[in-house]
Amino acid sequence: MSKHIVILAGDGIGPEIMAEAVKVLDKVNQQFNLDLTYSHELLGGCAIDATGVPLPDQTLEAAQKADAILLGAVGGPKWDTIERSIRPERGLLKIRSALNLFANLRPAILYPQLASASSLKPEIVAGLDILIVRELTGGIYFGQPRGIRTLESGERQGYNTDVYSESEIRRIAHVAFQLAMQRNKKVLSVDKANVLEVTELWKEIATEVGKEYPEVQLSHMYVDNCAMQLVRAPKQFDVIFTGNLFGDILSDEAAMLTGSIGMLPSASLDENKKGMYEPCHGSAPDIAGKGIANPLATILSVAMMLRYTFNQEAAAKAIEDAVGKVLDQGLRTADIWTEGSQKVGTSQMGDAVVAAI
Ligand SMILES: NC(=O)C1=CN([C@@H]2O[C@H](COP(=O)(O)OP(=O)(O)OC[C@H]3O[C@@H](n4cnc5c(N)ncnc54)[C@H](O)[C@@H]3O)[C@@H](O)[C@H]2O)C=CC1
Ligand SMILES: CC(C)CC(=O)C(=O)O
Ligand SMILES: [Mg+2]
Repeated sequence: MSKHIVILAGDGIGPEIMAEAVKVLDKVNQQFNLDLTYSHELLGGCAIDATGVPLPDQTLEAAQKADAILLGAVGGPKWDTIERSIRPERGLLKIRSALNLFANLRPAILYPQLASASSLKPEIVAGLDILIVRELTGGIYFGQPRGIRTLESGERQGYNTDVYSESEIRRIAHVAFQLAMQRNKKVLSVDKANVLEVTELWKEIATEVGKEYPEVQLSHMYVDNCAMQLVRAPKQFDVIFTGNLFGDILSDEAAMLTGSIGMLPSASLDENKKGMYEPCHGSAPDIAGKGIANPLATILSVAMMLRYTFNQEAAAKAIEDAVGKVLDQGLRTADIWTEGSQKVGTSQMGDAVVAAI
């Protein structure tokens, strides 16, 4: 029976990178007889322009019915000053929450060909393979109350609430430990338990769940130290398990270890492995429309979709191998370009991956 994918290209470089991901999807769909169908819907700034809201009902309904969702990126300066509750990023948070996509997997893997593109010394990053497991539907991005209020003094005050319940921590902890069992059996739980009660509970529940996985070595680290260790000695880590805000920040930092944020894919999964797949980066307004964005994070997100939602390991692997082959050929978008390699644009990179599958 055919499976359906809803495609949300979004804003900025979103449509540019998505065009390349769809080329790759077309190729594997045909080559591996996957019987995948897809349709396009609006999310983010483009949806605001067309309908007045960042997540139209039609998009949400289509996403709910779909087997998987592929997203580009949303947001941009055009929508940064509109009423906060209907900004593009709120549409993204809303779809994550509505679909219960609580488990965000962000693998930071260094392709050996890109060791010299990393901002760190090659020996620090060679062989890097980290998986960040970020809680995605709770924490300070969703906590109430939130807002900007005016105090009696007339001064304005911004406030947010960081909140996690035991059950929210427990279910994502199980995801982290189960994934660690398939990897190097190490989980690092990242918190700020020396200051924040919400992460004191995080640490406590991580420890409790860890007892159910005696083969997995659990350790704990404060987030400030983790940020430092990621650039000092990143290969000490296997699975990094953390909340929504810390995971957002640490994954951008980890992206640079792999050469560029344009290399980092992600999967956001619910309890049943239905997922939304997207690059970790944003809509990159500074390079949008120039045809220079790196489409590989989105293409690698397609591979994650085939692996996690559709159980099509061979097709997923074919995409990942094809990315390796184009890097072997010396093709590089501007963000990963180094002396001696061949600079290509977004669509040339996509075409090269398709040709290598
Ligand atoms: N998942 C999403 O849709 C996300 C959306 N955003 C939104 O995106 C907009 C821009 O946010 P920024 O903080 O600038 O983050 P960003 O990730 O869009 O860009 C940060 C830097 O990385 C570069 N970059 C990002 N993706 C790239 C790619 N594929 N190839 C080459 N270079 C790439 C950009 O040119 C920029 O210099 C904002 O409106 C933000 O809210 C930000 C993060 C995630
Ligand atoms: C709107 C933001 C929460 C998106 C983001 O930065 C991310 O998920 O990495
Ligand atoms: Mg982010």
